[in-house]
Amino acid sequence: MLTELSKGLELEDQALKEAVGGDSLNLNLKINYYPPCPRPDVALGVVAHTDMSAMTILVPNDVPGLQILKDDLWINVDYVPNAIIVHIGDQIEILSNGIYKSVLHRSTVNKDKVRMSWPVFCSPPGDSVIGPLQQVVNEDNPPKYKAKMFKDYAYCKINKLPQ
Ligand SMILES: O=C(O)CCC(=O)C(=O)O
Ligand SMILES: [Fe+2]
Repeated sequence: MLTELSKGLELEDQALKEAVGGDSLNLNLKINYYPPCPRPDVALGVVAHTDMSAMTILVPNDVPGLQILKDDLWINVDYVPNAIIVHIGDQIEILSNGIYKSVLHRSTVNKDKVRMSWPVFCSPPGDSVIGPLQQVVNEDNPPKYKAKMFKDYAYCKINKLPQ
């Protein structure tokens, strides 16, 4: 996937993989458990956010609930048996200088059924410096993001500090 995303930026095949740490990419599995909720009309499972990872690979159970924001509308992500869901995260947005967008998403809850999801966050090592790749910036497209270590980005995101 990173090869194809690199090609989409007209970069060498390995460019994004190397930028996110190559074989040192960190994979963190989180398990989300959303119990049935009597008022799904007023509650959310996870509030709207983007993932701070480079990419997220998510396996849901068969209870739909994930939504993504597209053209200012919340779109339901259908459950497709045996399919995985892949999110672009903040680090790919930064490396591409905003050409790829970190997807804004949230999850709803179900009145009767337990919903579960298993996202794997694929993130650079903490001391990797992530900023717009020099090949995608020029005079007409100046860097839109600061370059900083991933661990500092994560600290600011978790603590809701400006980046
Ligand atoms: O449960 C889901 O489908 C999404 C969960 C999520 O966005 C997250 O854990 O970051
Ligand atoms: Fe997420």
